[in-house]
Parts: sequence; C-alpha cells; structure tokens
Amino acid sequence: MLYTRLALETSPVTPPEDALRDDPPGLPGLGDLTRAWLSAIGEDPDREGLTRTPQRVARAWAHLTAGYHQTLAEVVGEGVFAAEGSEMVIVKDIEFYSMCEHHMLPFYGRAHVAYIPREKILGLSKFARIVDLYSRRLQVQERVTTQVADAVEELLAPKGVAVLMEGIHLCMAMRGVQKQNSSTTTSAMRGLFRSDPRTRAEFMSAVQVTLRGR
Ligand SMILES: Nc1nc2c(ncn2[C@@H]2O[C@H](COP(=O)(O)OP(=O)(O)OP(=O)(O)O)[C@@H](O)[C@H]2O)c(=O)[nH]1
Ligand SMILES: [Zn+2]
Repeated sequence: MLYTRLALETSPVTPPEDALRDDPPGLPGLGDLTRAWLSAIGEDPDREGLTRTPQRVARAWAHLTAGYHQTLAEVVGEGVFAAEGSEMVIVKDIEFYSMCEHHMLPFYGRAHVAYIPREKILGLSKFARIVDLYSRRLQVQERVTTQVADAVEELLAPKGVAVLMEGIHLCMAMRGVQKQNSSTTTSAMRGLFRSDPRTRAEFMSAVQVTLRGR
C-alpha cells in the first residue's frame, strides 16, 4: 500500500479522489498556516502548483505526528503472550522516520530492539509499531530510544532490553554544519544488557551493521 501511495503521489496525473481515501484527515488549522508559511518564504500560495499544497501538508503532518494521538496500549493491542522461552530476541533494521524538535526537519534510520523474556513475549510486529509510535512526533533521537526501551520494559518486565538506533539528521546535512556523511547512534541498555557484558556483546555483534555500509 505504501508503494502504491508513493507511486500515486509522484505521478504527473492527478489521482482519483478515492485513491487517497485512506490518508488521514488533515490537521485542523495547518492548511491556513501553510498558506501563511508559503507567503513568508516568498511564494504565491495561489499559483497553480501550490493551490492544493496546504491540504497536502495538513494531511502529511497528521501522519508524521500521529504518535501524539495514540497510546502504547492501542498500538500493542492483544500482542502480549506468555513466554515460550528465555533466549534473547532481536528485531533489527526497523526503519524509522521522525522530525527533529529543533528544526522540524526529518531524521531517519534504523532501530534495533532486543529483549530477554521473563514471563511474557511480544508479537514481533509490535516492536515496529512501538518505534513508529514514538518516532511520529517532534523528537530528539535519544528520547525515542529511551521511550522504546521504557515501553518494552513496561509491557514485558523482561530480564533485559536493549534499543540501538542509527539516524541521519537532515538538519545536519541540508543546513547548519552541512555534514553529509555523519550518522548518530543512540542506545538504551537495561537489565542484563547493562549488567552482563557478554549479553551486551552478543546484541552488539548481531546488530553491527552501519547505515552507511548498506
Ligand atoms: N542531541 C540531539 N541533538 C539534536 C538532535 N537533532 C538535532 N539536534 C541538534 O540540536 C542542536 C540545536 O542547536 P542550536 O545551537 O540551538 O541550533 P542551531 O543554531 O540551528 O544549531 P546548528 O545545527 O549547529 O546550526 C544542534 O546541534 C542539532 O544538531 C537529536 O536528535 N539529538
Ligand atoms: Zn534539528
């Protein structure tokens, strides 16, 4: 579905209205603000290419900030189960897209989440849903990382949880210091991942793939 929608959005042909029906409704007020923003940057909000831009922006930002309107309980639903074992589980290479709270520009990359179960396990897709829940807000990467770890702890009370995120910040690439090749790694280690170097080393070696090497 994602690919279908991207294809539609980049198509020179205007898609039929019902092709976009699963887009979220736009954020109230953001359309008017976008018109003012367009004027502020020296654009004419009434020129042909921009007439529908305010409503597109309002819809896009509803998606990019959807995390404000969801709870952990909602995104996890019925996804917690009785533990089937107590070995490390690693879900890696979960892509994330977030917006930095300083410049409101994107940062994006991959998140890797691991835990060692105690009495509960979590449906695998829920790790990606949790990453999205906290990424779809204005954020700093450190906070997303901590919030994902906190969420897994809260849901599962595991023997340990580890979250590692690798991100590229467009505010450092497109503007400001303008470094195109830097990436940022943040981590949160809890329980056995903090107290036992072998557990941490096992996790780190399993996820040792840098963004730039892919
Ligand atoms: N720790 C952290 N910093 C971030 C993140 N995203 C952006 N930043 C930084 O936030 C800082 C804001 O610094 P300021 O000096 O207030 O803003 P600025 O003048 O635009 O800074 P420059 O980007 O250096 O031009 C910058 O150093 C950004 O690189 C993040 O996720 N985590
Ligand atoms: Zn920034």
